[in-house]
Amino acid sequence: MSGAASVGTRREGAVLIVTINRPARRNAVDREAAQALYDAFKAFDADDTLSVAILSGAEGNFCAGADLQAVAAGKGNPVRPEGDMGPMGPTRLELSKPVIAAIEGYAVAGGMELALWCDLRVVSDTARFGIFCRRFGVPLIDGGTVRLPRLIGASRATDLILTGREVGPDEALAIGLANYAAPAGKALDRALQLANDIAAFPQNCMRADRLSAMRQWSLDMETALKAEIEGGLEVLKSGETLQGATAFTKGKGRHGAF
Ligand SMILES: C/C=C/C(=O)SCCNC(=O)CCNC(=O)[C@H](O)C(C)(C)COP(=O)(O)OP(=O)(O)OC[C@H]1O[C@@H](n2cnc3c(N)ncnc32)[C@H](O)[C@@H]1OP(=O)(O)O
Repeated sequence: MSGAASVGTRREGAVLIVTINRPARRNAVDREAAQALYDAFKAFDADDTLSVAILSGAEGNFCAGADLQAVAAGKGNPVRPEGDMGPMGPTRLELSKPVIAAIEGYAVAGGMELALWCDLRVVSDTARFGIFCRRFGVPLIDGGTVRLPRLIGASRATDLILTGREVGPDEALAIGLANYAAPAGKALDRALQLANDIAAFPQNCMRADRLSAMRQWSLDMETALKAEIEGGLEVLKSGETLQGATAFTKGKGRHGAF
């Protein structure tokens, strides 16, 4: 592991693993950790040798949200409406590449918002989500009220936001809050497998489709369809499509061209 003590980074081929490392506080994120998370994902996006990132937490928990001990001491995470840094760090960054959350244990409050910011969520048997900050008067300011209804629908999101109740892995999978299941202790392994599969695809095409899918949330239909074809044209121009189609005609497998 390299990087600041509260956040570690490790490479595995084209995959970057980012780990929140404050286990004594259930990986709650203070100012330093928020900055380190933001810096790690900015660097990931700028590094052409990396294709997919994984966000995880040390020692059996994903993240217990913002560091409430720091908040109580008047040293809470900066809250700035402008710019692309959220109080938890990267939650307002629009990356050009996907991030997968590998979730063991608690992913609550701001920790749940970090998970919602990720493209996909792998949950182990121990995973627990919840808007636990409901109890402490801390608002959702890392995208939770925006992303949760879009991911699981308004009715379910309203329930979770109003009640702050705990959600286990079975329910998370059933309502689309999580995408993949893993046995306890194996979320990172499953996320790594998934990341390697995604990293093996033609990258221009995958990134263009991902970005178009993400952006349609905020666009009207006509603008979204125009943006989709503009992004697709760039992929066609890159030569990736011709390379893939040629590989197909030569009987190569789905990853054969790359
Ligand atoms: C925009 C973002 C907003 C926010 O995120 S606001 C923060 C909201 N966070 C929460 O509401 C979660 C608060 N934490 C909890 O509810 C519980 O913890 C857990 C359910 C996550 C875990 O429970 P258990 O496994 O029983 O552990 P434990 O004994 O409560 O905690 C172990 C140590 O971790 C510290 N800790 C846990 N969460 C936080 C936190 N969010 N900020 C600072 N410290 C935290 C505790 O205080 C304690 O520490 P010690 O061992 O010194 O007593």
